[in-house]
Amino acid sequence: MSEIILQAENLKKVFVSGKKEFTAVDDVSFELEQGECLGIVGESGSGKSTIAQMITHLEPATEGRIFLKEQDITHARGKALRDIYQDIQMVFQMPMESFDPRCTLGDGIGESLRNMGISRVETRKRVENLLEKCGMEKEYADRYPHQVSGGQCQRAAIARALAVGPEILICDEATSALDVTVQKQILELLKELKEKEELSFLFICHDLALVQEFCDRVLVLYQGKVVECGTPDEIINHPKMDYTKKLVESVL
Ligand SMILES: Nc1ncnc2c1ncn2[C@@H]1O[C@H](COP(=O)(O)OP(=O)(O)OP(=O)(O)O)[C@@H](O)[C@H]1O
Repeated sequence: MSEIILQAENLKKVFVSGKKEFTAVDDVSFELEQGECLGIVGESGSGKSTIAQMITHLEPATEGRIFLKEQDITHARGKALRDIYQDIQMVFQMPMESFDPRCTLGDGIGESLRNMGISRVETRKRVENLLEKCGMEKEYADRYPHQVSGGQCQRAAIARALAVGPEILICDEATSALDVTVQKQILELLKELKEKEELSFLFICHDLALVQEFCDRVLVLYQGKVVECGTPDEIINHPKMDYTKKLVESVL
């Protein structure tokens, strides 16, 4: 068995607004093995993005613990948190929105490298390599986000995520805003990176066909809880729970 790279233990998220409380994630536990791709599926509002946000500390967990390579990172701050971002990076649904429209893609991709004190010349070299790794010509470094297609912008967003050499990529509906052909191309790129860069993935996606193609295991969420976990074949072709059956019927 491979090493466990990421572990969530009894994660819970309660959002409080005034006197109202809403439990978005309830007692969610999972393990991600090195080199594995774990899919997270469930209807809209089931808590998928909130899990990703807790893992990446964009939202604090109300309860539970998160371990990165056996280290408890649940309450990491400051330098410890910056170190986590060397290991875990995210790719979001709307690539255009995640780049500053006033900066070139090259500036965006190289930002974290510059922040690490890497020289302008070396950063440029690495940015060009990253773009090429993600299937784009190096000249795209000088383009602005509005000067590229959605698919190219998502490739640039993946290049930016890879800049710090992460071990885990969390893709939150990373292909959902793209048309079907481009979705396939991005999925091919992610597959290639999984092999070549030995990346592990949390793959949040409502498209079960893509999940089936890319993931090794799948968690099914319903109202913040894990209702089923198995291989894509088990989940899609032999679902045990009624909710999973309905989910599969509704999207396939
Ligand atoms: N900051 C917040 N404050 C209050 N409620 C929130 C907040 N963020 C998310 N929620 C609620 O938590 C629930 C889970 O949201 P989440 O975005 O995790 O779902 P999801 O499964 O990713 O949905 P989708 O597929 O539509 O993106 C939703 O009911 C949402 O309205």
